[in-house]
Amino acid sequence: MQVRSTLGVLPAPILCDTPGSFPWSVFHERYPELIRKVRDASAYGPEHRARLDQLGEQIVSGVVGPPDAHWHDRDSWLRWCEPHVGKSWSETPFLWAENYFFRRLLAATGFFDAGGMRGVDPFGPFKSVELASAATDTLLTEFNELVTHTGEDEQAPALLWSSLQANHADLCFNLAAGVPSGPPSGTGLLIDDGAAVLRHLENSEPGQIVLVADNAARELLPDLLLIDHLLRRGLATGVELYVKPQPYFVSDATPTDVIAAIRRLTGFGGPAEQAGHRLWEALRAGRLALQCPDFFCAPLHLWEMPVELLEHFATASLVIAKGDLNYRRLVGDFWWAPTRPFREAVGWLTAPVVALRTLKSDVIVGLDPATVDSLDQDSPGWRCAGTKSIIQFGLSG
Ligand SMILES: O=P(O)(O)OC[C@@]1(O)O[C@H](CO)[C@@H](O)[C@@H]1O
Repeated sequence: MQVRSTLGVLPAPILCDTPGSFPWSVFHERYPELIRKVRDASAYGPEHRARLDQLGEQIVSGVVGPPDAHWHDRDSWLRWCEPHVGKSWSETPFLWAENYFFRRLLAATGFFDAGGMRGVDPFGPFKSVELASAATDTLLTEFNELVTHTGEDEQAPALLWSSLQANHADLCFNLAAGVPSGPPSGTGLLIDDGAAVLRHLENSEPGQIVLVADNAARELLPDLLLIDHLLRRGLATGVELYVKPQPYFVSDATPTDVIAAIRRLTGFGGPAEQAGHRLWEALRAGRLALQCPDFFCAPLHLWEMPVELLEHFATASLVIAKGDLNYRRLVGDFWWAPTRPFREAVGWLTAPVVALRTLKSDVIVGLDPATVDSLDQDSPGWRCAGTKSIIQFGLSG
């Protein structure tokens, strides 16, 4: 596949080096605070706590070290770390640094070690609280009301919108930054290609839809309800749900989180319960396939995925990319002009693609110049504040 040629000349990567910038604040404020929360959320012994503290110090004032000798994925990380070892964390590209940070955090908590913390999700306590929360009850009650009072044909726009809004439920953003959780305001939708997405699904032969998931619990539930709708209405012959093979970016969904979310549905009653049972059956029948390739925790852009996976994505009738991090990986974590056409930015992927994203970092493409000017003037920090969102659709590469 000729991916590289479709990308053109890449602009400067977004780095962590400028005090006051968003990436700088992530490494100097958000992640140190996150480490403190993780440290207290589980019963880590002195060794794990010391390692977490050390990581907290390193990211603020230390240099990037190589992967540890015993890591099972050391060879890959040696390759990915090679340009950065010995530099201060601030000098490294933001996307790379965040990925390495989360890999090191798992190492610090003993996630891959033989001891008692093996396989214990350091973010599990936060995800569980959210899944059991009253806010989740409200979300499912709203779903039940939607299904009870709305015809099947009219449910799709609401379910798409709900899946978008749910991207606000990002524990990485909310936990550490102390931002109150809740959907972006109604005026925050900068691009709304929702109708074009649904037209595409209704007017083309149903095929396999790929949904690249983002967060667990309160974001994953609407994603699952959307998937159920697509399958039930025959808008997809099957859905592949891509989640992370290991805990990542605090609340990113893993297979365990998918099962927990479906159980939450089946335990709720009403249409949500029925949807939960259908999803369970779809998993059993293979119409819903759960995928978690290691690539999804690599510090890479989506066009760098293994060629077989890329070829597979190219056959999808629609690729749905959820959330901010997936957007950064989809269009590239670079200082693109915000007016760069979205279709051009995703030209490496020869399948229709829609990004459902609350803006929580600097990258954005596909805006018109007047919108950019007015946002720059009237809404300082709009790219990272979590108050704007997009449904951005590109028909083909
Ligand atoms: O991908 P998501 O869950 O929508 O957002 C992830 C996020 O909160 O983490 C990163 C900063 O740490 C940014 O990509 C973004 O702000």
